[in-house]
Amino acid sequence: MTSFLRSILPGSTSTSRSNDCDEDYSAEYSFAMEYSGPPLNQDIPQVVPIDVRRIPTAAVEAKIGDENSSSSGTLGFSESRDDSNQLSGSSDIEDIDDDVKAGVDNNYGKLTVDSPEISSSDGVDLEGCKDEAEAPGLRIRPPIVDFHEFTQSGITSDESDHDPQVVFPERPVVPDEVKGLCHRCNSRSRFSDKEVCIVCGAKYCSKCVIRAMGSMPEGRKCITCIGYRIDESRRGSLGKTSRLLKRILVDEAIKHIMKSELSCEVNQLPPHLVVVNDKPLTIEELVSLQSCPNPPKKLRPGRFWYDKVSGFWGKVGEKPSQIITSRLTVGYQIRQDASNGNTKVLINSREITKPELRMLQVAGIHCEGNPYFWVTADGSYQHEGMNYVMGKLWDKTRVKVVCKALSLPFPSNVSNHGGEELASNTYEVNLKNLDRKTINKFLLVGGHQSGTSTIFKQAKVLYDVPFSEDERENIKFLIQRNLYSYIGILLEGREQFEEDYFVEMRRRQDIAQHDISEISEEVDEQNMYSISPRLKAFSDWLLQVMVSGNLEAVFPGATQEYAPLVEELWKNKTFQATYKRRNELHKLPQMANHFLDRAVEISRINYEPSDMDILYAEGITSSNGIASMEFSFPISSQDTYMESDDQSDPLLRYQLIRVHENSLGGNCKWLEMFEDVDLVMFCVSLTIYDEFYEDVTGIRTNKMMASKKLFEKVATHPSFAQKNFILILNKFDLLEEKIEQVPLSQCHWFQDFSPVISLHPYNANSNNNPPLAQRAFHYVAVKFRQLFTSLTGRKLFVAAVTGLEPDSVDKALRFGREVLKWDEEKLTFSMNEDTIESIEASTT
Ligand SMILES: Nc1nc2c(ncn2[C@@H]2O[C@H](COP(=O)(O)OP(=O)(O)OP(=O)(O)O)[C@@H](O)[C@H]2O)c(=O)[nH]1
Ligand SMILES: [Mg+2]
Repeated sequence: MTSFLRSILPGSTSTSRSNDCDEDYSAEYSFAMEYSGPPLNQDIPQVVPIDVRRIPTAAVEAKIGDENSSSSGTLGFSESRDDSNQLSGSSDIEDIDDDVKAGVDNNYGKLTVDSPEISSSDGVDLEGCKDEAEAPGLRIRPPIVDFHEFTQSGITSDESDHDPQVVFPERPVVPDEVKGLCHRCNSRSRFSDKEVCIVCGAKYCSKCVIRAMGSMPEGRKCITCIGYRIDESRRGSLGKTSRLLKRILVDEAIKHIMKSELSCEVNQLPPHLVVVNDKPLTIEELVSLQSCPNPPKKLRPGRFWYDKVSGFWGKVGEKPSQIITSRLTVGYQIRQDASNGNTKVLINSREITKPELRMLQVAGIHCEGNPYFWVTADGSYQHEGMNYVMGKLWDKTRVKVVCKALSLPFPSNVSNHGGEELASNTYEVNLKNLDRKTINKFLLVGGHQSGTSTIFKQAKVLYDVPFSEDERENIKFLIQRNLYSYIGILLEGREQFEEDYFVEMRRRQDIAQHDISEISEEVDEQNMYSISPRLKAFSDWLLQVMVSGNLEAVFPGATQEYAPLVEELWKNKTFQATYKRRNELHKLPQMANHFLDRAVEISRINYEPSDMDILYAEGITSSNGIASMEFSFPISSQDTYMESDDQSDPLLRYQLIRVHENSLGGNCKWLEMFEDVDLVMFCVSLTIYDEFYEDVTGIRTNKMMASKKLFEKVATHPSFAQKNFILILNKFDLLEEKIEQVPLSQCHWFQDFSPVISLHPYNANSNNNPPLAQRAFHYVAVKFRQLFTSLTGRKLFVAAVTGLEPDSVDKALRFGREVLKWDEEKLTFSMNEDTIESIEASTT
């Protein structure tokens, strides 16, 4: 074997192996070694590219041999092989020639060129061809083509609008009769990797793939499929290498194969299969579409709608998926029902969908009276027929957030709003777009105070997604406003402590039967909770503002004005005495300490929140309840489930969308806008089992029961009928404290939780007797899981999380990724209870 071949075939040796499939790969490549014709494209061995449109495809392999033999005369598998299945070159070729003839005889198609002469000395390994030819339903047939003269750019000169001709022939897909069977050697291994032909779908094991596919000049195709169009359902996998190839070839060779797969002409999208506004595209239109500054991503055959004015682009019957360059001359007029909208609101003559309507509402655009809008590429909108621009959609920050969350397109910076077009005559595929992977979407939703915003912010910090200037500014104001509410709670507490003090003194006084006047003097002297009139005035004012619910209206505007008072308050002994007793103030959230400790600094006008401050702040933004971020998982040692291939793939992108309960609308009707998410993460706080809220009619409801109700609504929402669900049981740290004081059975749904607690110190923390919080968590998880299964018939995944701990959130989100991966691979992964239990255990 040449050193070159050694370099591209990792671990290849010349040791012969026992069976047919175990042969050294060098045999497969020997034809390349002995080839001495014109230089091949790249450094790797390959079949010489030929114009497959000019010859019957069945003879492609033979043609390869033909051309090569004219240069060297020795092309072929020259190494002697003790392969009993090896067909002699001549008999193979005869077989195929017969097939071609049969194809012609049977009138399979119109053939306008003759088969090239095939010499019996052509030693190309046609074993694959033989297999293919003999496979049921796979008789090789000549292409249904006329052979035109092709221009340099690869476009036929007489291609016309009305002639949606099949330029490259199609080939029937191999029926996947027996799963896991290698198409060539018939060896069966259900779970071992296989390489799939992008044309016929035949699968090959690692031992057969090189023989069956040769040097892959058009990517991963059986040799007999070269020159045929790819199976469109496999377009998404073009250019994406596989584990199997990574195992058997070196990087350079893989790169070359992937590049050919993406860029060779026969693999390009057939224009007439792309229908825009009811009109099949011509090749020129497809070129102009794909080479415009902002082309449709991952364009596949299908029916699309295109709004030429705004640049909105989408699949027929669906909401817009992208904003492409406007004013392209493709397709007819857009139809009103193009996106199947039912809102009675029109944008550029198209009835918009509900998510779009929601986006307009968030943008503050009034949609009462079913208006017709005219929206241009730069986002300027106006009522149809009126010469007055009301504003610009894309300038509103809120719109960007909402678009992300509702999976609506938002113009990218690179898009050309003016609609200018770059002239291009090349039929080049935008490799970058083809290479881009889809985003996996996680929807994070939960009841009040469940911790969704904490988890969302934690994810931002974890995955290095910076908080934008706007977010920082918003959160800064939020923190400052919250600070005043915490101070208000302390001041209210101070009043209470002062009152308690008087009551206590009076009680003692009564007991001692002392003179009243004497006592009050004594009390005044000793009451450490009394404050100066100046601070008392501030306290009264603040409490009044809080009671009237106007805190938001006053702060952060008044922050600067009151900052000196906060400083004064902090130095005040009375206030400090109250602060020491803050644990008795139940209204004060636990997180308040984080800010109160630095109250003076935070109340200053030039305060800049740190990431920790942002994490601990209550809320994400002060405005709407939808937040969205995109991220990738960095490689992590905690990544216990994933294979190394996936860990290092930076293209795997995820989107985390957090929605507040308040934004879901009555009966969670807005949930339907998230129908395209891949995973729903429902968040429940583990600490609410003994907490109640009172509605306006005075009816008390247990918060856990309220969460359960919300969970039922989300789980049974029609938009999520087939979605994966993870239950995030959050605030595990707080449960550990609380469960020791308050029994879980405070919530009547958990009445039958009665763990036997071992008092023996040795047993207390053993595996057989896990801590109480752990058992409570498992119990709650089982309750929700049973509920979910009874409602949906599906499995619920559960994770215990402490939102304030980065590792915990990281694990939960990686668990989400893993759930999606299981789903994707459709493994027959019957997760038994033990498996789930162990996952839960590892997430706690
Ligand atoms: N100790 C502890 N506190 C948490 C945890 N998760 C969230 N919190 C706190 O619980 C409070 C509520 O959390 P949020 O993230 O604001 O909850 P939410 O889902 O956004 O709910 P709303 O505040 O109603 O919007 C905040 O004060 C958080 O800091 C946790 O795991 N442990
Ligand atoms: Mg919150």
